[in-house]
Amino acid sequence: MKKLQAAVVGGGVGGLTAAAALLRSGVDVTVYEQSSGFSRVGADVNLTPNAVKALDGLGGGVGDWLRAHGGHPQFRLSRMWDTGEETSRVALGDDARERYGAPQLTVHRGDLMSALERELPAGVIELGRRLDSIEDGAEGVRLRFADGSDSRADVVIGADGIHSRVRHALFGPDEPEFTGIVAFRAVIPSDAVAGVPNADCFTKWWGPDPATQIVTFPLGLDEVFVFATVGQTAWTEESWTTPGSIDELRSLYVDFHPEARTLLDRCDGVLKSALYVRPPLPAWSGDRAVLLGDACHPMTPFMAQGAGQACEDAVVLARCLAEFDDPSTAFSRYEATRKPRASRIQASSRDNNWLRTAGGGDWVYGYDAWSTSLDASEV
Ligand SMILES: Cc1cc2nc3c(=O)[nH]c(=O)nc-3n(C[C@H](O)[C@H](O)[C@H](O)COP(=O)(O)OP(=O)(O)OC[C@H]3O[C@@H](n4cnc5c(N)ncnc54)[C@H](O)[C@@H]3O)c2cc1C
Repeated sequence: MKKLQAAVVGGGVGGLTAAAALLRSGVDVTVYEQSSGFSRVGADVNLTPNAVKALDGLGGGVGDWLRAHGGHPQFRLSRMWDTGEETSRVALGDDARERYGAPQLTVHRGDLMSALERELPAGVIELGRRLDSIEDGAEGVRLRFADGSDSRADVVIGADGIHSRVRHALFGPDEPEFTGIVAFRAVIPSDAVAGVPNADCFTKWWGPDPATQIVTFPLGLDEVFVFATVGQTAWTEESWTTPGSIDELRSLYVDFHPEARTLLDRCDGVLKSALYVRPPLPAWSGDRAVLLGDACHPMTPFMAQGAGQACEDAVVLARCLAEFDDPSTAFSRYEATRKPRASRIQASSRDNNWLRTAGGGDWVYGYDAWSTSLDASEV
């Protein structure tokens, strides 16, 4: 039987995971990525056990690589911004491994991308291919690119992020909404934080209002990641690479507990980006095209689950395409499997901080829901 030919649009975490999973399922894959190359931009990925299990499901070397090179935070701490009071402490490390069947790991996004790229044979990723539109025809789907070129596939997988062209083709134009919140991101060499209390933990400092918080955790083996958010409507630029001001970062959190400020003091550079979201989509697919990751459920970083959800989507979608000959049946099964969980986490990423400061308690859905396992029976 002729192999199914899938075009994956977008070579981010979700697209590369999908490509690796589809190849294992016997699908022919080409990834079309708009950038001309991958670079190690200053950003984190926190992989909760469910995401680690999804990546283990690729069966290649990614799981082993993650365990050897990822950061292993020992505890997840919630602390109050002013008093420093610890409002919760959850053991990660061996406890998470025993409880959920996989550890929680933290890696630099660029390093995870490189590990995923190593899973793919040469030629699978085509760089510099920016999708413009897709058209359904008798011979499958025709993909048209911004440079005037085109190609064909049996199915199109839109892993092209929050500004997805595939989503646009399926459901018409709509624009992401600015949350009114900006995020600062900094990566500090571990040597520079030697002796700082809890630098080896995943620590969330709840701020005085829903938008304001600081999160810190070890990133891989040699770095510590600092992620700080604040309400700010004047800055609307969305970027992984635009520098922010270190003085602004320090001044915004000047009233935070000294232990939180210590890490800010050790940063010598910072990136700044506005955070955008979209409301939930009622459907994620058409007859021959389907969405995954941020293309269908972009979320705020407050649950640290966006990349993890993209990995889960990718693995489940590949299993469904392997199981059902008819792509639209596979897409329906994929949606039925993934939508309840991804939608709940998307909603939670929006509400979590708001409910916390409105007196809703610590972490609205708690760690169990945060780390629900990716069960094979879900497919
Ligand atoms: C500040 C911040 C911190 C975060 N921290 C975490 C975290 O700790 N843990 C976590 O799980 N998630 C986190 N997230 C969320 C996470 O980054 C996203 O959910 C995740 O990147 C989504 O992956 P994706 O593959 O769906 O999309 P993306 O990573 O956005 O990848 C989309 C890809 O598609 C390409 N593309 C776009 N348009 C086209 C086109 N027309 N043609 C071809 N290619 C195209 C892009 O160049 C890109 O490579 C964070 C997000 C932010 C903003």
